[in-house]
Amino acid sequence: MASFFIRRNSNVLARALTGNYKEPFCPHFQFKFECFGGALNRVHSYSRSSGSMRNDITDLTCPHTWYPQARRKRRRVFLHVGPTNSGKTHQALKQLQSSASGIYCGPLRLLAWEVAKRLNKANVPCDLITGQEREEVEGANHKAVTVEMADVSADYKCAVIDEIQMLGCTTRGYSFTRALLGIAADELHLCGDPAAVPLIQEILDVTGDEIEVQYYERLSPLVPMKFPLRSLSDVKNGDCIVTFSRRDIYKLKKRIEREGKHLCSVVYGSLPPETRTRQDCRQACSMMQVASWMFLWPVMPLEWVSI
Ligand SMILES: Nc1ncnc2c1ncn2[C@@H]1O[C@H](COP(=O)(O)OP(=O)(O)OP(=O)(O)O)[C@@H](O)[C@H]1O
Repeated sequence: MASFFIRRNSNVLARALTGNYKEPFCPHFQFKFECFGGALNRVHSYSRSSGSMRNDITDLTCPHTWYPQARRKRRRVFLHVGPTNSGKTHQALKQLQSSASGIYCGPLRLLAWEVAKRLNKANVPCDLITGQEREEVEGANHKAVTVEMADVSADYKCAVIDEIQMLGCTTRGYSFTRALLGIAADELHLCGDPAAVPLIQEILDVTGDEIEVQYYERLSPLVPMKFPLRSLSDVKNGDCIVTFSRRDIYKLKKRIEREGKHLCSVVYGSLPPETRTRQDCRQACSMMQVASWMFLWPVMPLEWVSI
């Protein structure tokens, strides 16, 4: 957007920057430029004005210094890495559960919802905070949140950031970086893909936190079938079928149920968490969109089926 604006107005901008912007000049642009210039001046003078203000807030090169509360701690960071379904999050959640206070940050509402449910069930009162809902539990010192909702002004004994490799995500990576740099916790558990280790180590070199990497192995094998499934009548109890669209999910469900041997559960991205967990996963067969297949292993230990 900014580059488009600058490209479209480069001549005008050049004149404006050299102070020669009085004549043929679009009033709309002039107004914007003056506002922008005014704002910059205000920010700059603000950043230079106060003796107590140590950071220049126009300097974006040292984001770790934006979180003094986290920097005052020497955090113990545990990096749990391994393939999916290897128990990384399970291990981190055990630490969270046994801590006096804590926060779980995940990329999805369903994950936050599952963690809140797990902690509350274990008599550890836990709030659920996502972009859509805020469920506060009396006496809670724990929070399960979607990563954008992480509170970096509070102090925690333990924090978990799940799917930390999403630091590299072009649209949501900033929230993971903010949580990684900003959460003020004595113990910080990061769960994710081993590919993220070098980047995280580099970031944490700057913050001066203590880091320990723990590698995990897959708990149950993921084995593709040697032969394609020839007919839907060969679908067995406990199988899971992954499709590419919601329409296909319902089409296949209908076809399988028409055979009369099985009932199907249905899971896909936009189903609310409550509805997803209400789906009876012990039924013959479950289906979900590829976009949501990451939920396959945590919730359903099913045999893999390819068509
Ligand atoms: N030691 C364990 N005892 C009992 N259940 C476990 C144990 N470790 C993992 N599980 C269960 O196995 C499932 C997968 O574990 P978990 O979610 O921790 O894996 P993960 O490696 O974090 O996977 P992902 O990368 O997909 O998030 C969960 O249902 C979890 O409760």
